[in-house]
Amino acid sequence: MAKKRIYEVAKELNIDNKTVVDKAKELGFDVKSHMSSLDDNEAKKLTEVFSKKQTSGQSNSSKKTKIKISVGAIRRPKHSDKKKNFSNKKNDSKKTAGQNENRKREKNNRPAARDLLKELQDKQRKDSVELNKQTERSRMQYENKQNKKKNTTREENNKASVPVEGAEAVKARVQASKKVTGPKIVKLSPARNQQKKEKPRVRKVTPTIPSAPIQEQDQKRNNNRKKDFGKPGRKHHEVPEYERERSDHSDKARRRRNKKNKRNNQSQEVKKQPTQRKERPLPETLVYEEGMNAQDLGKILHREPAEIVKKLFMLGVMTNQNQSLDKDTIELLAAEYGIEAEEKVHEDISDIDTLYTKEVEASKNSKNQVKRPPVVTIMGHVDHGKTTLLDRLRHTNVSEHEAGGITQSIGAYQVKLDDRKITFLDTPGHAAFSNMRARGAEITDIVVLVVAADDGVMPQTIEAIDHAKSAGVPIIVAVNKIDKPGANPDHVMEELMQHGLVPEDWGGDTIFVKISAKTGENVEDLLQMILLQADVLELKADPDQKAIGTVVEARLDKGRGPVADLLVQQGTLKVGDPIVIGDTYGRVRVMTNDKGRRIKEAKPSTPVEITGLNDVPSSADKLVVFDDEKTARNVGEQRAKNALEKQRENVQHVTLDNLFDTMKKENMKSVDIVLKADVQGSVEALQQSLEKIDVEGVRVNIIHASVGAINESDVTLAAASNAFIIGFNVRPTATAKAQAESEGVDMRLYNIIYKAMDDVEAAMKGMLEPTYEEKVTGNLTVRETWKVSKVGTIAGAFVDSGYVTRDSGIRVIRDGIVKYDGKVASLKRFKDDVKEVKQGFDCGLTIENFNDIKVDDELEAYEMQEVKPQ
Ligand SMILES: Nc1nc2c(ncn2[C@@H]2O[C@H](COP(=O)(O)OP(=O)(O)OP(=O)(O)O)[C@@H](O)[C@H]2O)c(=O)[nH]1
Repeated sequence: MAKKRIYEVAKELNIDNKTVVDKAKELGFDVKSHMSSLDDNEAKKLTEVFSKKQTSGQSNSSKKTKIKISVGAIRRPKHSDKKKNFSNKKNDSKKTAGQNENRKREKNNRPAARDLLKELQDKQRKDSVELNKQTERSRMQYENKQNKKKNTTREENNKASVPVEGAEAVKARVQASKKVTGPKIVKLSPARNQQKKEKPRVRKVTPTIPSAPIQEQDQKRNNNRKKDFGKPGRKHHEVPEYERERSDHSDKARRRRNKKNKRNNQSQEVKKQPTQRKERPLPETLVYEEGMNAQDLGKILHREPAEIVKKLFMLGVMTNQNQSLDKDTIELLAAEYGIEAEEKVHEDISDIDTLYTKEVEASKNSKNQVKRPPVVTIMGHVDHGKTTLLDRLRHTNVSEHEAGGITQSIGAYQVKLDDRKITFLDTPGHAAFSNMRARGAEITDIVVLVVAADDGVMPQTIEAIDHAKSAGVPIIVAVNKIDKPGANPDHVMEELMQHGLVPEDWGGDTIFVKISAKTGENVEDLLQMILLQADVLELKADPDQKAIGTVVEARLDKGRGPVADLLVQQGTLKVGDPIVIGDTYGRVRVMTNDKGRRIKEAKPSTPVEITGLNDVPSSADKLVVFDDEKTARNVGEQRAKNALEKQRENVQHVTLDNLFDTMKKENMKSVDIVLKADVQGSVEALQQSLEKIDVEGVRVNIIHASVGAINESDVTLAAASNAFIIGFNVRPTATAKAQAESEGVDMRLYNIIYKAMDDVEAAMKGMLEPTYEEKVTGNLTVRETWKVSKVGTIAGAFVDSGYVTRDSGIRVIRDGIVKYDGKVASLKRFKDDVKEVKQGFDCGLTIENFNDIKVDDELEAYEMQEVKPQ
């Protein structure tokens, strides 16, 4: 059966393709476009329909043609031109004589054309509405897919997109990108759109990922399309299906939406954040430091600094965000917000005493407390048997129980009785006990007072009682030497009663044990009594907390360096712990117990010997463990520095004023002087003159003499040698001056040799009575000089510090050497004579009888002030 294409039928009937296609569809034929084929019957039927219409004078097709013409005829802005072009283009190839005739007819029949135009417009509007609905549906569908895909990684998308698009698509895009140089926006007219719809594009899906569901592939494709849409080099066929169905204006709307969506996606993260800052609640207490500004306070209060500034403004405090605020203002602000204010207390980590106390307090409140061995000190009068008792305990009880253990002399040791330990401090006597106490080390829990039964209570026995009592440490009396024939323990007990130590047997609360340190009789009873007393005292410690301890003894060992004997008091000290002891620091390198055995950790009340410190600590120094070595080092160094400063403060250096007294007090054989002068000649002359001075056998000893300004090394030398400095026609450098002041080194400056000699001699004789003292009032720098005849050289100088007056003495210093010492002749500001010029101002001055002033010379203004003799 012969088949005809629709466009052939349309050509035969001289009607446009669309009209024929529409009619064919109307008649129920299975057609899609002008290329669709019709069988004979269908073609015949279609021809008949149009023939009928044509014969009746007014065919639909001609109507349509007329409409098209009429669109061009009715000149409407914008659309009219497009439509005209569109119609012209469309009909260019089909212009026939018949059409021209129709056009002429149309001209004569305008009202009918207008009606048809209206009809067409209505239809188009309907189409457009329908199209918009369709577009919206597609968009929704697309966006849903997009949302689902959001979680898949870009990498996956890229991977997926390559096989889906296939090599052909990529190639096409590359070619297109070569052709198109700028962004190409594809506009589809409804008619062309329709055509596209009729001819669905066949896309090859590369079967490389058969496992991927078609839907998923589509979605990935869409993702990539959306990304690339509108970019240069994209071809029309890459436009997604739903987008191709859009009309002109919906296309524009879509682009706008796309653009907006893109923007939205980009700023999604930002937009998710609330645009309005949520006001966080105020803290309960404003913990502040003096000198904080509005910005600092804003951070603490969770408020904008501007708000703080505003609040302060309302309170009458004019400030900006960076201005430091005082304590009162900050507290006022806190009150305004209705919260408490609390000044932050700076914790000085170098204050290890506080850290130590903190740990002691922590252990008291700890739930992990366990029983700890008591720490015992043995006291008593000379020769009453303290050492003998300590030896007896150490050797009898220790070496017997600890087989092979050689008891070390580490300042303390432990003895065991019934599996319980007792720690004995190895330094007997109340002097050591009180010395430790005086330094804040209260490590003794129980005092054993040894009283010889054959000697009774002696002065040091009483002293020991007083020391123990003032420390609040319980006393156990060991009445010793009971083995001796003349021993009378009861007499001792009677005597002790007079000092408040009443035996339990006699109704008191003091434990008395009659022993013989020499024979060892009842020594075990003494130990049992100590343990009993310890139970009464409920001695406990927390082995889990940071270790603290106290140095019992310390020394420098040739091979091992600084060695410290410690008593661990709380916590557990471990090998490797970063520690600070007194002003020293380090890490526990080797830890040895009282038996000389290396141990890895030491529990409370354990005496140990440690190495690993940077210096030798002192006895009674406290041990604190830090978290890291760096902090321990910082703390240790800071403490050593502080200690040195303190030591310097306490050192009374020799000065001319105290020379006589010091000589007498310290029985000095020579007076040490550091000598500095302007030239070698002066140095030698002064040195010889000073060394000739001899006051009652005490001579001057010049420990250092040289040319030049007095520098820091001169001051250091003088400080270390307890000497004072004499400067002749020289000045100290600024740092040397500051150092001398801080270290208390006396520095005397002269410009006459005899004056220097007189002063030193008078000081040595104790006759130095300074009546005047020079006081430097200001320092100036010469910036310019002018030579004026009759006046001389005028110095244009700037007052760097202090002030200069018309009556000041003035010294010209060049390269640290005094060039001239005289008086100010005239002092001016601009052209006016002035009495005084202060720091920060320029002045013009002349010096009496001195004209050799040069630029960069330093001028020292001074006054002579009377000093009352002390
Ligand atoms: N018979 C006897 N003699 C003892 C006893 N205890 C100590 N002695 C002797 O007393 C003397 C002095 O003993 P030390 O232990 O040195 O006395 P101390 O209290 O340590 O003396 P200082 O170290 O000087 O304070 C020594 O000769 C001992 O042998 C004892 O229980 N019985």
